[in-house]
Amino acid sequence: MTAVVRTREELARARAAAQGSVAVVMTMGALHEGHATLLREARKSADFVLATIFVNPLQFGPNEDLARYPRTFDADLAVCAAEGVDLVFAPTPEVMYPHGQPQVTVHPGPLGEVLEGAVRPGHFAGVLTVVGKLLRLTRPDLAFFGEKDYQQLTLITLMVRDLELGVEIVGVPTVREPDGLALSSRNRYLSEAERETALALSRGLRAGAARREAAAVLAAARAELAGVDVDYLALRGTDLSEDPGPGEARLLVAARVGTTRLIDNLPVHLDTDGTATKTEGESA
Ligand SMILES: Nc1ncnc2c1ncn2[C@@H]1O[C@H](COP(=O)(O)OP(=O)(O)OP(=O)(O)O)[C@@H](O)[C@H]1O
Ligand SMILES: CC(C)(CO)[C@@H](O)C(=O)[O-]
Ligand code: BAL
Repeated sequence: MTAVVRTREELARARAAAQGSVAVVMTMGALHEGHATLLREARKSADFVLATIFVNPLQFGPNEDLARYPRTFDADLAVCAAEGVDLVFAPTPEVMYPHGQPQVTVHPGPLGEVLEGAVRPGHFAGVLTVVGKLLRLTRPDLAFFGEKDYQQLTLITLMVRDLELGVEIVGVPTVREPDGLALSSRNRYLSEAERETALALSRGLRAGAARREAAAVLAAARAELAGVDVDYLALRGTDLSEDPGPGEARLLVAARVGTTRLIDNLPVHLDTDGTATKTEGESA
């Protein structure tokens, strides 16, 4: 049975009653198979699985999609029940931010200013602040996050390390549609034609990942991305450092399809040093 709590007091009571190891999966709702996979991994790894559903206003810019972000609570609850979630914490903004806009937030450091952070100023301070609060409120042993949001996963891992938050962060590979499109709550904004266009992201990443020399990786990806409005295409180290390779690296893309902004990434293996490779299209 999946219990639902909405206040801090209810959460504290339910959390105190939880037996054994606890895993948390944090979401903004509009759950899909990507979220279900995170819940399944959590279920395999812990005695008690806690999911949070909260569309966090603090991580949205003034011109972003906070108002139109999909809210599908009943369907989300059905997904949680099907995946054997023990407890759902679904607070309102007033419960999460009882004093209004927080005065003190988590500063993500230099990695928060590039890639997604360059296009979405303040985004990662908003993410890390709410993740820090949710970790404190839920006190898990393990917390699961998707590689789809690779920079977010990297920053959360760094926050937990640097602030000694004492939780194990587990990354889960991106779940895709059979045609390659990375599952995302924002996919539901896409018309049929836009969905077709959006396939350029995963096609571009796959074409890039098939090459082993940095310039060739970027050229192959760029060729597939011609039909979309690219925010950035970047080849980075697995820790998102600017000196990828030789060895494992990460190819990341963000692009707009109509009014919808999508992100995706894939691992790449480089035979050569890619240090000289510039991020393309990233705003200053
Ligand atoms: N396709 C996916 N595969 C694996 N994990 C995913 C996938 N999509 C989202 N997640 C993970 O689920 C968690 C909650 O993400 P969120 O609720 O923002 O969903 P989302 O689909 O990424 O939404 P959005 O469209 O807003 O980016 C995050 O850790 C995120 O990385
Ligand atoms: C981690 C998160 C739940 C924080 O609001 C959000 O950024 C998300 O859904 O990826
Ligand atoms: N999936 C990351 C949350 C966001 O885009 O705001």
